[in-house]
Amino acid sequence: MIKIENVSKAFNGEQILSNINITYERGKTNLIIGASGSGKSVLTKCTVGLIKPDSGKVFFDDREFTSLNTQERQEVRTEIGMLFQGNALFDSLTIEQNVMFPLQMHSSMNAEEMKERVDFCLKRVQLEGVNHKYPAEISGGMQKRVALARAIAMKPKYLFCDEPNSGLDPQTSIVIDQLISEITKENDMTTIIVTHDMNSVMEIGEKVIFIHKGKKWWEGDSETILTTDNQELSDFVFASSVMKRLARSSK
Ligand SMILES: Nc1ncnc2c1ncn2[C@@H]1O[C@H](COP(=O)(O)OP(=O)(O)OP(=O)(O)O)[C@@H](O)[C@H]1O
Repeated sequence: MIKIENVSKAFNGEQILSNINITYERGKTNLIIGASGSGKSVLTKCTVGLIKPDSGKVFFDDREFTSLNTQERQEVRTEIGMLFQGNALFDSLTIEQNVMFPLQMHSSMNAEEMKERVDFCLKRVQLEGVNHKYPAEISGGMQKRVALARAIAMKPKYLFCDEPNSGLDPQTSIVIDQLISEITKENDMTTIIVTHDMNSVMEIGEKVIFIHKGKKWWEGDSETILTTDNQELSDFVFASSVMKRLARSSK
């Protein structure tokens, strides 16, 4: 569980986040949605400690991040897996070396244990036989799966995913969403996904947080979002005609 309590942040006198309170639940896919510039990235960076909020607290289970010493913070960081929007794979390393990278940096595993963990993670994301290829030699969807395998290599308690479906076709997006959702449940992780993808909201939106003008504007799930009477959320969600039709059929 990650709890955000009264977090606020301003840049150059402009209020970007105002008094945000959110509980991201363990074993669930928690989705953050909102228009461009609404403050989703700043909120995520405040959560993982990349930006210091002006006020408020962030708890990783019972640990309040800002009250921890350097070593304790480092420990929390090793419990966080990150899936970046552009995958952030190292082009000059093979798939196997990419997934092994966090283990080499942060674990005390020996070579054999690392190899075993890498093979397990690649198998879990349904990628086998690509260990010795380079990122440029596999498709975008496969690269995303490699990035997911790397994100879970250290058995994180918390998984942050930034736009996991950007640049992927709808079918591949569903595969990625389902993998993230299954892995979240299997490992009882607290997973946070920043997304613009309404398909993801409908597929895996167990908890959905709508950020608008730097505030938590609405909270619910994929069911309640379709019948919302919140005007701003409605304008955001039903900007696409497919979503409008889906809403009409669910009323
Ligand atoms: N380091 C910074 N210094 C000054 N302003 C910033 C900084 N980081 C973000 N902002 C501003 O904060 C606001 C919210 O930005 P943020 O990146 O959180 O939006 P977002 O909801 O993630 O948008 P997108 O969906 O396009 O990624 C924007 O107006 C942005 O210019």
